[in-house]
Amino acid sequence: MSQKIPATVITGFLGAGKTTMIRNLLTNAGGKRIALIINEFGDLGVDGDVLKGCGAENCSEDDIIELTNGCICCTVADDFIPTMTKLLEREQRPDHIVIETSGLALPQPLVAAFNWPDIRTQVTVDGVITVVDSAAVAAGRFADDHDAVEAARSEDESLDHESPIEELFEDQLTCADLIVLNKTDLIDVAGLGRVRDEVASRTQRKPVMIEARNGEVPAGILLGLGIGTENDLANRKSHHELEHEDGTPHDHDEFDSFVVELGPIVDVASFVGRLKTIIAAHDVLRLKGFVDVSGKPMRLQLQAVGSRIDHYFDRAWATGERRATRLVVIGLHEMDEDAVRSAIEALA
Ligand SMILES: Nc1nc2c(ncn2[C@@H]2O[C@H](COP(=O)(O)OP(=O)(O)OP(=O)(O)O)[C@@H](O)[C@H]2O)c(=O)[nH]1
Repeated sequence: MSQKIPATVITGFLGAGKTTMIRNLLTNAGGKRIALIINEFGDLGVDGDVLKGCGAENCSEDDIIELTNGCICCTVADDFIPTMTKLLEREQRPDHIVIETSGLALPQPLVAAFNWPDIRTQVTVDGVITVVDSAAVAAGRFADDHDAVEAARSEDESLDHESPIEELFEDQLTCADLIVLNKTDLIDVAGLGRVRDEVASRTQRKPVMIEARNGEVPAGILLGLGIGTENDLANRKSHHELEHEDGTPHDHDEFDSFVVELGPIVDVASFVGRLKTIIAAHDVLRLKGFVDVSGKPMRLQLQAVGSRIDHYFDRAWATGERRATRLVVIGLHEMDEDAVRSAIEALA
């Protein structure tokens, strides 16, 4: 058997900049032939669309595989393993495999899948890279609901959880071989120092931390870590694994997502402004998708992380393509879906 193919797992909370970093990686990976497995929370396939659109020669559309049946950590046996097996049966095998997890995925069960007999002999985890939204950390987004959690706990003593966001953030850090503190353009040097300290305090392990803006990290740093992470899972247990040593499966019941479809938008600035208000009023964690702007031949891509919204025309609507405004909304389970849906629908 030839050498094992290295696989890099890229994880990080919703909107941290995983897709942006991978897009950048594909354009500077030299001659390496990369296969990409991407998984996102929500039914719109935005990440796949963005990455397929980047036209990198070393990663054709065929090399980009989307896993859409839920978070990759929950569908390992039914989805991930068969996908890997098929990929490894290809005549032209990739030099490197990159896996983007959904922003809500636990990396641990995914890494454990690399110990499955059929996979273990052929692939090894080169490293787990966790992307962090430094601005979100600085704003306290991973630590801000202590009071609410304590209140819930005092009402129900059986609650053994920290806030689900905080717990997931820590699980993703604890599994990391390399942490990328991204979005450094949005905070100052002192703020970045505090973010480093906060991130370091969230894991017992001491992974290397580097800084980045727009996910711009040389491929030589991201690929070739050579860790073999699947052999070191005992040191990276998630909160769930520590609390349920009996193997009770985890779930993502704390989070919900839905797609809203609406008609064409006439005034983008006003649309974005009102969307910001809705996001803030309902604590929407992530919103992304495409907008049909009246009279424009181009499609508008819209990306909201908390109430920060980026938007730009990414490509022309194709001939025969149905023009529509479609947005995926992700929030905590208690988010009022009907209220958010009708508020957004009223914007068209
Ligand atoms: N200002 C700033 N924005 C960034 C940076 N990196 C990414 N973004 C923006 O953040 C938004 C989310 O980036 P993505 O790359 O889609 O994040 P993601 O982690 O793939 O998101 P999910 O797959 O939904 O979890 C986009 O609007 C990006 O343009 C950065 O370094 N600085």
